[in-house]
Amino acid sequence: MGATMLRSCARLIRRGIALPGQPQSPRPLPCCYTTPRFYSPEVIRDYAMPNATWSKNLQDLYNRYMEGSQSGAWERIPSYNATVHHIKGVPPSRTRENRLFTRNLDQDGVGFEYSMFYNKAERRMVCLFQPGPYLEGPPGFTHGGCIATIIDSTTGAGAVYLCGSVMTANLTINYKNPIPLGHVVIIDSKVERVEGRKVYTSCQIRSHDDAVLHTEASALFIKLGP
Ligand SMILES: CCCCCCCCCC(=O)SCCNC(=O)CCNC(=O)[C@H](O)C(C)(C)COP(=O)(O)OP(=O)(O)OC[C@H]1O[C@@H](n2cnc3c(N)ncnc32)[C@H](O)[C@@H]1OP(=O)(O)O
Repeated sequence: MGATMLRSCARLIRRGIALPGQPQSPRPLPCCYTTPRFYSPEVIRDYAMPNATWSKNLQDLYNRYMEGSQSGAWERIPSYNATVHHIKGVPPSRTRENRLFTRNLDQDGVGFEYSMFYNKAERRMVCLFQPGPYLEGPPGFTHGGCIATIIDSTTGAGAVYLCGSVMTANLTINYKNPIPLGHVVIIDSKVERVEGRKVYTSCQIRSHDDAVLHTEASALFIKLGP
């Protein structure tokens, strides 16, 4: 790596943009640095890594699953702000203005703050989720559409990791207890069965301490052709 490249990397780190394999700085990402020309395979932010807005509960859960990933049971899923970055094996790149819905804000902590872990043996995708203040529905609580979004994303990621490209055909949700903004919940999803192109998943959202069942859901994904 040349001296110019090293200087640019140091500048990026100071400005809060992580290089692959480096811890994420808590500093918000200024929008001038989220323009497509700025993204390259060498320099890209993984939003699924801890930042300063994470509560102790979220950080503790993340650490617990990271320990699980050391034993090989769980795999941490990186998360970028364009859908293409979610596809395993595809080098991160960003060539369009489009942004992934759940990663479209330039300020940490105000929207969808989450990290996913995959357990291949159990066909489970778990999402540790801390809804920020911009996700309000009823006063002080998370909007039901945001809950649907994070369920769709979690169950969908589980279906993708097992079966490749899919699209959501059906999503059924029972909202049982509201999710207070800022509270950490665990979205625990599982691929129940695969029948031809149909991938059936189930999902529960529980509070971080397992005391409250917030939501139950099921989703059907259809495998797409090559
Ligand atoms: C790490 C990566 C993370 C990624 C996370 C992604 C999460 C986000 C995912 C999304 O939000 S996707 C966006 C929302 N979904 C859509 O916009 C989908 C719109 N619908 C479609 O594009 C098509 O209807 C669809 C691709 C789902 C299916 O069309 P196809 O023409 O490919 O399939 P077809 O209609 O032939 O149906 C195939 C089988 O599925 C069945 N099927 C399709 N839709 C169904 C449905 N709604 N309910 C029950 N069964 C359904 C259908 O009966 C049939 O069963 P059989 O094989 O037994 O005959």
